[in-house]
Amino acid sequence: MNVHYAGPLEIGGPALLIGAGKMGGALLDGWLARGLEPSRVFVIDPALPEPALAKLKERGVRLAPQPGELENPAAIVVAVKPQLAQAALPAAAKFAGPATVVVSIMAGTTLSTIRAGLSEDAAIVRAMPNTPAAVGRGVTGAFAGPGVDDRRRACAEALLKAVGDVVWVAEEGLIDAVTGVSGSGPAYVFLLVETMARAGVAQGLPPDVALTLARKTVEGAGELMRRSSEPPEILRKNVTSPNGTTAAALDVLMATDGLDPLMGRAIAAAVKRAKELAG
Ligand SMILES: NC(=O)C1=CN([C@@H]2O[C@H](COP(=O)(O)OP(=O)(O)OC[C@H]3O[C@@H](n4cnc5c(N)ncnc54)[C@H](OP(=O)(O)O)[C@@H]3O)[C@@H](O)[C@H]2O)C=CC1
Ligand SMILES: O=C(O)[C@@H]1CCC=N1
Repeated sequence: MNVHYAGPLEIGGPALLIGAGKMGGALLDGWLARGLEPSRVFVIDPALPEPALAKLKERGVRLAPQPGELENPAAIVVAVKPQLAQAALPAAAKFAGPATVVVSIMAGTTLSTIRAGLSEDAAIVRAMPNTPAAVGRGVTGAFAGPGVDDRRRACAEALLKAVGDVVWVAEEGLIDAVTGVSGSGPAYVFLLVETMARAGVAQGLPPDVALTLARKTVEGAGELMRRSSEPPEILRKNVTSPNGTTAAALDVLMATDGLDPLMGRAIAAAVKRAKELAG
């Protein structure tokens, strides 16, 4: 799946971002990079540090809108921590209009919680992006709640596609599984690099050499997978000579107590935590 753009990003009305931290900021960067008109982008984030505020002003983004200044936005993206949803949703409620789609990227926070903070008939998309969005290479899983018509869905999708691919899921509960696999997933990959580097040091490599080898291996394998039409299983088999070194390592990783059950437990823990965050 590749992202194609025929022209500048246009969503048919202004956009309001509530929370311009790591993920909200990455989304905002993607929108501006894709040509969304900065004067039609509003940001609410009360405690942004001065350099970040200055950068937003310099780019022409509008901060802390007052009622009257922003009416019936096409989209409101809520990107605060789940624990701060109750503090942030009143701002979304204040600005949402009849044409608005509210896109929440808050892990765990359910449609029913968001609706309670907005209105019962609010059109809400729950979305779960990931941090490679910062380089336009994210993947987002999204679920469209009741009242999200084709126009609103297209608007949400356009904003999310500005930072990578979008996959829609058919049930709200699956967003927790998306969170466990791809929302949190980049951290597992970075940990893999750290772990490989530590194992390399244990085998006698200097730490900087081990880290370079581990990091470049994951970067290169990711790029190979991206460019190849082969599934990961074939790419793995391409590395594995019969009775060779890779086979010896995979015997450990693919043992009954190897990576499968470990990753299964890790992702199940992430999904469980997402459900706990729902309250
Ligand atoms: N990081 C990730 O990999 C991913 C995160 N998410 C979700 O994205 C959301 C944000 O996460 P992340 O970007 O990491 O967090 P950050 O803390 O980096 O960003 C949240 C931002 O919202 C600001 N904020 C706090 N309260 C309010 C408020 N009432 N109104 C407006 N802005 C407010 C915060 O300010 P301050 O720092 O001053 O509190 C901060 O700048 C979370 O719900 C998370 O579940 C989803 C996918 C991936
Ligand atoms: O760790 C978290 O809760 C968030 C959601 C997915 C990635 N970061």
